[in-house]
Amino acid sequence: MTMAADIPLLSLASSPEEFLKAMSSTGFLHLSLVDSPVPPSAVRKAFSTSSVLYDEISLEERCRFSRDDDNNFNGHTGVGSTYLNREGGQQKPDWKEGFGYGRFKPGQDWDQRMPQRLEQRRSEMAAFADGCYELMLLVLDKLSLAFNLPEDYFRACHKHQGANSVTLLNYPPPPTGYKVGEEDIRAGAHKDWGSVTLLFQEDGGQPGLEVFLPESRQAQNGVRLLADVNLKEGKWLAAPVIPDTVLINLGLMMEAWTSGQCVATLHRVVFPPNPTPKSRRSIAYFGTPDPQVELRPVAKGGIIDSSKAAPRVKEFFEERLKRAEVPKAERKELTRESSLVPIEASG
Ligand SMILES: O=C(O)CCC(=O)C(=O)O
Ligand SMILES: [Fe+2]
Repeated sequence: MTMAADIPLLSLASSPEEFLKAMSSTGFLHLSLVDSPVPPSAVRKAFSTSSVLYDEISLEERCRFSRDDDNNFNGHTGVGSTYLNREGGQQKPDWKEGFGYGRFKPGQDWDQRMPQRLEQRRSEMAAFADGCYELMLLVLDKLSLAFNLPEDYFRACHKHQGANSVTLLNYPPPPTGYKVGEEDIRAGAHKDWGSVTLLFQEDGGQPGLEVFLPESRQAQNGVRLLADVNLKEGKWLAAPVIPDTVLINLGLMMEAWTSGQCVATLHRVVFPPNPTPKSRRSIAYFGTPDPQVELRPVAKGGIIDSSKAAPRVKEFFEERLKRAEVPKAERKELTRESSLVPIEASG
């Protein structure tokens, strides 16, 4: 199919080989949403929910639904609470807010507590998560076929829908009069952790997502973010926003699972060169295999390496979280609209 810069544009009619080619080179692809389980109209509705959350509900109220207080890791994370590139020495926290929803324990329902205005949209939000889950499974089927595995090989390891989640992302503009410096970043360079991520960019919204294209790459299969990447050798590619498509990329678990053949690509979100007083919005769907799945490396030809013990998803996730989580006491989380002020670099 056609190319948009270095990120190919595919559809669900594209072949498994085309999916694998994209996922083992750039590690990102644009997928047409026409005739998919997440039609463009569903994405527009999801962005309108995001607008209710971030434009009509106050920051103070959003903060009352903190991820820290939710058993399932759903809920709000404020500007200043995360450093996505902590391992790379990120000095200032991500200038980003998120609201995660959709996770629940096996055998239970999604019963997350939400602000009243979102409560009114609960079924619509659930329908969006359902569509994303279906779409992710279709992408996994393509990868299974590309590896000459049974078509449902990866799908069958994603039976528990509650392991996956939607995150409504909001990147507020920099404070008035504040000059964005080199250390300021909306989302620090990172790789996603799970299997498949769907990343919806807002039609006509602010760009800012950049994908790192290294000059060369060594297969790796661990939890480390920057183990195989030398940021001095390669280039950052600005991902274009293409209407009615979703960006698809893979996380570290998929890289480990495919013996490094599929790549979890480093990406980040930067401020525009001339910041406008508008927020940037995006929506991510983070796919994660079932917690007990063993990430036994598979290779092309359908060969599964059972010679060594493979980490389980649960262990992999916990190890990753340990490296990323910032203790609450160390966070510079902004919890009041009036405190959206520049954040000092940590010393
Ligand atoms: O907002 C975006 O476009 C990227 C977000 C992202 O990479 C993430 O949340 O993992
Ligand atoms: Fe990401």
